[in-house]
Amino acid sequence: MSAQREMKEKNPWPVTIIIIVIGVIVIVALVTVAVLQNMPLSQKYKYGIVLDAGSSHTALYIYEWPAEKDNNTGRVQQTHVCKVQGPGISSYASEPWKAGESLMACMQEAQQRVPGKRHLETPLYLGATAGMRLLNMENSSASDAVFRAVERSLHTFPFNFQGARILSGQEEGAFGWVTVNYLADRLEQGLETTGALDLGGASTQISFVSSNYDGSESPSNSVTFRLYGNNYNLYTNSFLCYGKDQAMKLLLAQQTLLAPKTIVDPCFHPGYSEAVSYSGLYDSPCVSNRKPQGAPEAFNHTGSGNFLQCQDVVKSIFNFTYCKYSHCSFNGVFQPLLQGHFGAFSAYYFVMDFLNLTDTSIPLTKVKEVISSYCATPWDEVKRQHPGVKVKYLAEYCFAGAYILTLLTEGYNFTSDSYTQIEFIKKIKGSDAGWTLGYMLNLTNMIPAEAPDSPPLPYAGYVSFVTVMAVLLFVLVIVSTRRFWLRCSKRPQIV
Ligand SMILES: Nc1ccn([C@@H]2O[C@H](COP(=O)(O)OP(=O)(O)O)[C@@H](O)[C@H]2O)c(=O)n1
Ligand SMILES: [Ca+2]
Repeated sequence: MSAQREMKEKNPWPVTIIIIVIGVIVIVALVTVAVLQNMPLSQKYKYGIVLDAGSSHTALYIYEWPAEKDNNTGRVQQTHVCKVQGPGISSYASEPWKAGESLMACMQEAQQRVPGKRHLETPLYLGATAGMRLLNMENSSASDAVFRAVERSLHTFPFNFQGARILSGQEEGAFGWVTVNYLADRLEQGLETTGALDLGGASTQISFVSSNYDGSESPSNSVTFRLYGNNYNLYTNSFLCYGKDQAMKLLLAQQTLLAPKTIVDPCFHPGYSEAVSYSGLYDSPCVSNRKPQGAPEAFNHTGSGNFLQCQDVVKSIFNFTYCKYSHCSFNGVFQPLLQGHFGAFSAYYFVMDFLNLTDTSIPLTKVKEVISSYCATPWDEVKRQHPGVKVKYLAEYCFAGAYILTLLTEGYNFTSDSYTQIEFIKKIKGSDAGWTLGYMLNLTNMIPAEAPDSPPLPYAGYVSFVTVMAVLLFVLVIVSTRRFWLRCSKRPQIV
């Protein structure tokens, strides 16, 4: 009887089970608290809005990023784009109020898209590019009136309006480069950067980092950045009047030096014929000083669709004869040696996409053949083959293709080898390539100069570590307890 009682008293199991249960509860509680306490906060978003007031059209972009993580690269992304109906704001010089009016529909859309409780804190920017640069040169009071009208409209919305202004060509080029490299996560990781090629309607930009360029040879082309702890010495240049639409004016001006009534343009399809008014053509500061004396009202713009001749006329709008630097692109502008990959966007993409030439592994000789065959196609047939495409764009793709090729190879000195380093892009990871994102990131200080401190372990690693350690500790306690009880039960009885 007494031996049985003794056995019962020495049986360690009830106590062990209690310890195990308490231990499991403690571990679960510990791990849960540790995990929940350090869990990334729920995904609330902040927003930013940028209006890109380009020469040909305006677009409104909405960006969002997780509210708690402003500084993380690749975190800001485009959630919506709204294309403003009608032409660019610079086209409203004679009736500025219409420029403000034109933005209302997209702004109302933005009001719907951004959650109401974020409206007051959401920054809103309008940046105007080469169309307004030209208007400002030509008629600064008209450009001021357009800005007043636009600001009046934007102030009527509940966002945190930060102003409307003209970007310099340098800013436009540099922010396009920031956008491309931010979206591709090349900045935070300190990877070799990608150059940016932006073809607009009124200006075109080239921006890249070249290891043999320190900025001293032509300081006005140099922009320095310190981003995530890395220094970048960026070369950038913007060519005003060398956007696709103004370059076409340069081309037409070249062919109307003697005020003809008809021109046969090799960059337009055979059978193409359109009346063009002299005053309309020469209204831009890019060509206004070249208007021929005694020009009639209009000329008949016809096409012959001859690519080789087209290339010759296109070449004649570039000046390659003088260069006071070690290397130049064209018009006496300094350019260091090309280096690395390039992303080409905006009209580069639209044109090359239409011509099925976005694949840059296609040899340049073949690219020329494709454009040449498009140029030679009769105008009626072109219209029949592409019923869904705007006739104005359709007519210009022959010129635009020849222009892009000449700009890249003769202007910027891309060779058949380095051409393969270009990628024609529209979007990167869902966000449009362009200057707007880089502009907003810069103005909101969202790219830190120094690399942000990061926790030694990622969250998943932290959770696994806490769990494994807790389980190990628990096993250790159980084993020690078992050994303690076993030792107690084996101790000789003192009678
Ligand atoms: N679907 C489209 C849209 C725009 N584009 C062209 O892309 C260019 C955009 O230029 P932009 O309005 O941004 O002008 P900038 O102020 O940047 O010089 C214009 O030449 C448009 O005609 C195009 O070729 N296809
Ligand atoms: Ca643009």
